[in-house]
Amino acid sequence: MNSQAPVMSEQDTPNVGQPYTINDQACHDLSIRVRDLNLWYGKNQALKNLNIDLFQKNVTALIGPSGCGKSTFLRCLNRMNDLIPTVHTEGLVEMDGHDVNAKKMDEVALRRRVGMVFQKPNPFPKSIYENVSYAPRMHDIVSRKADQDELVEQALRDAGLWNEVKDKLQEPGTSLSGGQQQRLCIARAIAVQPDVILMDEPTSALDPISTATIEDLMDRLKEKFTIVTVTHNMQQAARVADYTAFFHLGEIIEYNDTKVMFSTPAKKKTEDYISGRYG
Ligand SMILES: Nc1ncnc2c1ncn2[C@@H]1O[C@H](COP(=O)(O)OP(=O)(O)OP(=O)(O)O)[C@@H](O)[C@H]1O
Repeated sequence: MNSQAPVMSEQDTPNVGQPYTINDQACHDLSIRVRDLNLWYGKNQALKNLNIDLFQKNVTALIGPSGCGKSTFLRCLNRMNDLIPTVHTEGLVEMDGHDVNAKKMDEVALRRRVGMVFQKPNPFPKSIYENVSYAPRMHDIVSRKADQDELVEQALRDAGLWNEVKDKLQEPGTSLSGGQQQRLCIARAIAVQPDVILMDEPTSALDPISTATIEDLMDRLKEKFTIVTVTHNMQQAARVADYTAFFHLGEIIEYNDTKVMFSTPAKKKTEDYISGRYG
């Protein structure tokens, strides 16, 4: 967590009054820049004029009541919404200065740079080793067996799973406990050396001990990766996130340093939500 509390800034905003950036550039580099993002499922508008800057090597939590657009927004960052035929998107999503929706953007390359971890652990029906080594082989990151072994070990170490699985790498990923399976999915995501990891409620299917393990892991992973996570758990956002964005009915109501948002929310709606008055 940053010791300096950043100041909300509305400079340069095309939509004055909508907070989206934090005047914290001296501390952090920009990873993802979103401007005037709108998304419709058919005629139903799910995201409304979103503007937000997400910072490198930080954890940003997306919070808000059910159906407010958190997962939809997350999927805009790796173009997973493209897989839904009724979706229509307008606006800009830039990653390290590149428009992710540009025609020349290679979707496979994008998904290599932006890994994703889902609510329910979903290892492939393959060995623990194969779960981690498959994507790096597909992306030609490694080919020699010795390099694969090294990469698998490193990813499993980074995911905090190596000591638990090093003697059973050929056993099925599905033989692990739920919490271990989720860490295997994290190892699989980081094995291709992404810049960003998207997590959609990564602990909601896990017990409290496995949840705490993943939260500790997020704290370590942010040394290497930018993490954007959706959570319904307010305490989790307060524990793991450097920054938090509060969504409501498809809009970003407030975005700030997590400590600042949780101690002195600027908007009444945010205060009501984080104090459990609705949602
Ligand atoms: N595949 C889809 N087709 C049509 N509408 C969808 C689809 N996915 C989501 N929606 C709609 O978009 C809106 C935002 O949904 P989304 O799942 O992004 O919200 P959320 O904040 O992640 O919700 P939750 O916290 O319950 O997961 C909702 O009205 C939802 O019904």
